[in-house]
Amino acid sequence: PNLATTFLDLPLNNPLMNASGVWCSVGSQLEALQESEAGAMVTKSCTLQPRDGNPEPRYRVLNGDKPWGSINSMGLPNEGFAYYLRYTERHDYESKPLFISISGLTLDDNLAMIDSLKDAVTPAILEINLSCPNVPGKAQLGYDFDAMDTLLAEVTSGYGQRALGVKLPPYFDIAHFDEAAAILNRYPSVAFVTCINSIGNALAIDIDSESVIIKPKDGFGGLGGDYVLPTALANVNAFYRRCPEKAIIGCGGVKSGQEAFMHILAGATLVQMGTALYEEGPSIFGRVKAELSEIMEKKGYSSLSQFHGKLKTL
Ligand SMILES: C=Cc1c(C(=O)O)[nH]c(=O)[nH]c1=O
Repeated sequence: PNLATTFLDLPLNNPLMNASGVWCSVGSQLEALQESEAGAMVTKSCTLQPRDGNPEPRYRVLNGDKPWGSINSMGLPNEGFAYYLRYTERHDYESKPLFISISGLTLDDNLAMIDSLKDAVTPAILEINLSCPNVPGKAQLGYDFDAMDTLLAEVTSGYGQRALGVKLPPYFDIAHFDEAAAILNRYPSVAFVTCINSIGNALAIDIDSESVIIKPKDGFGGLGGDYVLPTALANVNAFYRRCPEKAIIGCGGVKSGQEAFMHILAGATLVQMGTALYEEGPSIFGRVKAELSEIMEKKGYSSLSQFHGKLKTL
């Protein structure tokens, strides 16, 4: 089977990449992703200035009985926009496409970063994060439809109608899928949608210590891993059905070829891994590639296009 695909007319060896925020904050991690078998990669969402983020412990893997996953309240720690812009200048674009994720604390910060990016004329693809759940005092843009609309109007014109994408939070109501998609469809230069970010503000409890397990926000944090797979698949398919002109990047609950196959069947062109990558490291890309290839072999598929978006209903 051939795992090759294209995204915004760029060729990829395979559809797998990291989720923004995981294994992509500093140079050594970015170089490891560059060397890995990932088909593409994305940088940690950045703010205009560097940030330390929230106090630790701020990430924990939840590996009690099934299901398995993670909770995080990192608080947007990052090296600052200039650091990641410099990385876009030294990335090897022959080996794999690079996405740069921005998550400005204000609209002006987002516009300032976008202006620099536009002037840099870099091949890096912009993914705007509308869904960070862990910055105290900052509501998620993805859950404020008016603010999201205003941001997209400013950002798409600021970026000169160049192709860009958005990272969305999970939605849980059909009316919200409808409303969010209607806004996105008004911006043709929003060429892709990445669904989903972590399920925000979950609470993990340790019964021995009778305590929460992460320090920030009284233990409230974004959920990842097995817990979020059905919600991730629903959001991928909901936006795939509603945004026929846009590509969907699937993120959430992928830890093997099985879930990667499900995301592609649901409509994802590329598939991101967060929690599983955090726990296993960049060797995961070779493993999941092989597993996806084996599933395709068994089903008689020789290319991704033969099952991409072909989820059946009853
Ligand atoms: C960019 C901040 C995010 C963070 C964070 O830095 O806390 N965690 C997430 O699960 N998703 C985010 O989008």
